[in-house]
Amino acid sequence: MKTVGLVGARGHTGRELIALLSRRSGLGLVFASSRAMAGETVTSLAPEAPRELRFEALGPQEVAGKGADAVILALPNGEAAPYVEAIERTAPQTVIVDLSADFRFDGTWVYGLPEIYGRERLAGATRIANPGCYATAGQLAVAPLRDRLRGPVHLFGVSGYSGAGTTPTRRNDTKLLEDNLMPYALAGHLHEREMARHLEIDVRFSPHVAQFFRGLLVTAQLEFCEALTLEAFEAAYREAYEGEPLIGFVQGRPAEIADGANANGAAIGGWTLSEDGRRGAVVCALDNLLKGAAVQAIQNLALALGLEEFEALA
Ligand SMILES: NC(=O)C1=CN([C@@H]2O[C@H](COP(=O)(O)OP(=O)(O)OC[C@H]3O[C@@H](n4cnc5c(N)ncnc54)[C@H](OP(=O)(O)O)[C@@H]3O)[C@@H](O)[C@H]2O)C=CC1
Ligand SMILES: CC(=O)N[C@@H](CCC(=O)OP(=O)(O)O)C(=O)O
Repeated sequence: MKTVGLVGARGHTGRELIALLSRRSGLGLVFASSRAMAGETVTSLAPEAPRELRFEALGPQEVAGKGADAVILALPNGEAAPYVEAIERTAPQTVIVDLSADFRFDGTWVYGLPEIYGRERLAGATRIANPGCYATAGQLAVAPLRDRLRGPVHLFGVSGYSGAGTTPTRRNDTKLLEDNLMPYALAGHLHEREMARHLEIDVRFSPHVAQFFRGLLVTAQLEFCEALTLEAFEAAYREAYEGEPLIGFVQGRPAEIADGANANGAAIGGWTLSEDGRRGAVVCALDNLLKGAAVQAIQNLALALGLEEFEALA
């Protein structure tokens, strides 16, 4: 049994991680940090949690001192560094999976999107940066054709408001979101930069948030160097993701929010071509809290620790 600590456990992704960890035979949650819920039983938030566990308000040094085999950081962006530094000092062999964006642009960390960037670098890794939710969907929607593209790819994204976390903002204000669709960060969104860096292509990303809680989709508009047939367009995805248990295909229509929400994997579909075959569109839907965050973190952790990647996921 490998021991796992969870920092930021009260959050939307933390809640999902507790449930996923409870279904893993080789991983045991041994501490869960939350300032707001310190002292309360973890089962009060997540019934699947180990019954004896209580939330603790743990600072960086206390987290490092716990000596867990792995620590998952599920903190807001900008908060991870003190925990990483404390672990580097006290227990550098600890596997860290960071769900925030803080280390996704740091080449000394492994960027964990196994279906695209492979599993070799994740085996035995101790520093893993977990991709963002839109970034996961957008990269899954583009990667199979990234060497056949002309010009920037245009990605339109819609996410449920759980994507904005539990800290109140306009983007998770259900009153403002009622009967509404909220565009935001329409140039230079962090995920735009993240996808451009890892796919090594030019990306234009337009995120929106809606009044449903979870799930997201990204519609990709692609221009090709050479015209494609519809068969070739679709075949590129089926070949790229052949044998991937968490990548499913929708036939006869574009993927929709309902195809991804609450699912562990991603759903891809809606391959559409312009008349001349020089432009195409495709949609990827997933759950921002699952394949967009917690499921992917568990995949990455399992690969780092040499455990079965898809136990209780596929
Ligand atoms: N939500 C999503 O769809 C996705 C989120 N992510 C990323 O994952 C991370 C977690 O996301 P999410 O669960 O939504 O975030 P939340 O805001 O829901 O949860 C983060 C938790 O961290 C704790 N926290 C906040 N600030 C601090 C701090 N300064 N020190 C210690 N603890 C703190 C809070 O709990 P308490 O106050 O009780 O300590 C809070 O509940 C973020 O970096 C996010 O960007 C990635 C992919 C998808
Ligand atoms: C609706 C909403 O606010 N969504 C978030 C997605 C956050 C996420 O995926 O996490 P990272 O910031 O760690 O990448 C956003 O667009 O910033």
